[in-house]
Amino acid sequence: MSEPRKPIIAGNWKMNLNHFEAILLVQKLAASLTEPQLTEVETVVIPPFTALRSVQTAIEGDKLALGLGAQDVSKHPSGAYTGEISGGMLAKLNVSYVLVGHSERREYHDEDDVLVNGKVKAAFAVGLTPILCVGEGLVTREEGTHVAHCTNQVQAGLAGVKAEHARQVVIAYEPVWAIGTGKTATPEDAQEVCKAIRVKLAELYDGEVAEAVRIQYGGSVKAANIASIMAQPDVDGALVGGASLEADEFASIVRFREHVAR
Ligand SMILES: O=C(CO)COP(=O)(O)O
Repeated sequence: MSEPRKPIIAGNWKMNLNHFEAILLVQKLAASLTEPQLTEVETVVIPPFTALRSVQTAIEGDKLALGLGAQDVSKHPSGAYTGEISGGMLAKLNVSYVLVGHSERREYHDEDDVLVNGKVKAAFAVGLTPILCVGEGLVTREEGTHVAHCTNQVQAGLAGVKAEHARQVVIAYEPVWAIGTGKTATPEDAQEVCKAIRVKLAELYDGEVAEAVRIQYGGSVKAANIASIMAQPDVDGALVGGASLEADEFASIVRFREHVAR
């Protein structure tokens, strides 16, 4: 029997909060959650680069059971790449996770599957865990090709990644039409794609890798809908945008086990 997958709830703060505001949010969040709540469900905050150092200091200073993630990583290890941030720099800040291929980077920064794959490899090369983001736009959803679209993105993102690394990856399924729109995919929609991703992982690697990988849902997650999303067998967590900027709301999402699924 494989180990049960530990739920992982991550707050992607996107381009919000300066480093002072970031510390305040982390302190409020820590005050709203007990240590067992924070460890039972792996809880990760993903601030902008400029707040990483302050948030890391707050987490370590107060010994908070919070994980730290970054929103992007360069595919290059170091050198003359103005504006880029390397995986090594992030690892030195005790960052554990890095978002790769978020739909906002694919859409507004022209990131394609080849670049996303380079970033996944750059993350693993320095011991960071990539959160590989996949998801379809509205047109693809309406055409009914969303499952193949997402599983193809997973395959491309993991091209050339060995099983020992692939089993550690976190995959975030975020339908683009549900991000920041208030439109959440139904729990069944989330399950359909998350399950197909697991089947694809079994094809690409094996059943053991497929069972180990944690798959998150993202897109207008809030306290009111988290329980029914987490009740799906192939959904192991959530990647939360807007609602992660409010300490009480995000804390309530982390405490999803106390909610009744609707
Ligand atoms: O993109 C997201 C998280 O990465 C989802 O954002 P919202 O929760 O604001 O819809």
